[in-house]
Amino acid sequence: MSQKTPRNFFKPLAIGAPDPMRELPVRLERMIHFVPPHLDKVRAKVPQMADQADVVLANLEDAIPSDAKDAARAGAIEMAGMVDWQAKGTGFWSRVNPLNSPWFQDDVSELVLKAGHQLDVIMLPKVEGPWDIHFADQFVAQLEAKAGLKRPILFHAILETAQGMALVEDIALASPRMQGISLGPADLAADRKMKTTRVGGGHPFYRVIDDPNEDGSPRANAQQDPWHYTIARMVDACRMAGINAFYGPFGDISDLDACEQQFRNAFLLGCAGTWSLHPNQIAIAKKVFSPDPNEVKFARRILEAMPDGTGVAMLDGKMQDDATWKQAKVISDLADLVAAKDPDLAAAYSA
Ligand SMILES: CC(C)(COP(=O)(O)OP(=O)(O)OC[C@H]1O[C@@H](n2cnc3c(N)ncnc32)[C@H](O)[C@@H]1OP(=O)(O)O)[C@@H](O)C(=O)NCCC(=O)NCCSC(=O)C[C@](C)(O)C(=O)O
Ligand SMILES: [Mg+2]
Repeated sequence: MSQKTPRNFFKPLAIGAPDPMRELPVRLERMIHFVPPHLDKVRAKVPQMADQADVVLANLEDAIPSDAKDAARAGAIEMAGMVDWQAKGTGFWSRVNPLNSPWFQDDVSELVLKAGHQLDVIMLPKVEGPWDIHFADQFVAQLEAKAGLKRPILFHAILETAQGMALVEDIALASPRMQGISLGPADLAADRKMKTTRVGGGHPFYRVIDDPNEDGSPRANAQQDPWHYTIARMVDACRMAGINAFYGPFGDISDLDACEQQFRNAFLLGCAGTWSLHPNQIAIAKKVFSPDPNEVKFARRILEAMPDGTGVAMLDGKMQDDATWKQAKVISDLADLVAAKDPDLAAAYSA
């Protein structure tokens, strides 16, 4: 047997560690805003970021130079104390260095021991399989016990290798600490030997072309989404495990339209949120990952038309039944979550 028994799955992994969560906290996580914590100027803006983003993340991994890893870790711990995260309702996460790096142990132990009360989620990069989650799980449990934490820290894995992709279901199910998974399109592209230098989004060469025209006129063709399979598979793995899927980074900071489209495709396929690398991506994520007011109104009409969620009804010529009731509930529940945080959208949803 390679799995834990059902009873043992939810037992703490260290004496004195908090009980693992059986259900994830219901939180709005439309965007995970990445902050480089070693930069004093950017760190100073953390309270401002906490007002705007649903989640603020102290990034310790890629994009932090190797000679700034200690400064970034110290900056992350400072960030933990800069905001009363729980009172504000903004998530505080950190992306640590990978398990095979010389920084992982210090990253995790300092974060848990010095900032564990504030830290909601540790983001683990380059996760290859469930064994990576199991190792980190045990290590964090020991540290939680030492720090006297009452609330368990959750894990978020990044899908960045072909092996991680092949084992995404096992990763999603590896521990009750699993909160979600994000796509890491740059590392994943490199590991798969995809021929692109872009971080997410489409590619001008990845297209579908119409059949030849009889008159020899130019054939219509259109760009396709090279991430469709990956995102859809990640969503299935996550939702099977009762956790959330997230898009990830969109690297062309200057192309706001393409960023919005990539985020929207991920939203429609089931993702709960995305990353923002630059302040201008926060507003895009907010727009895309908050349901459209007209969709919300229609969803609520479906719920009203079938109060007990069964039967069949017609709305504007469209058939509604038990299944569309569930679709409507997804949108309506998300709208409630958004409305609780955003008075403008609350007004738009109830108008
Ligand atoms: C892209 C960069 C260099 C452009 O930074 P910039 O300074 O050139 O941009 P700017 O437009 O000139 O900045 C305007 C203002 O915004 C500020 N600013 C700018 N960014 C932020 C930020 N994030 N948070 C808060 N403030 C920010 C910046 O400091 C400036 O402030 P100022 O007007 O007062 O001077 C910068 O935005 C940045 O460092 N972003 C984070 C990058 C990052 O975390 N990358 C790693 C995640 S993606 C990844 O790892 C891949 C993955 C998953 O692993 C895989 O696919 O494999
Ligand atoms: Mg990466």
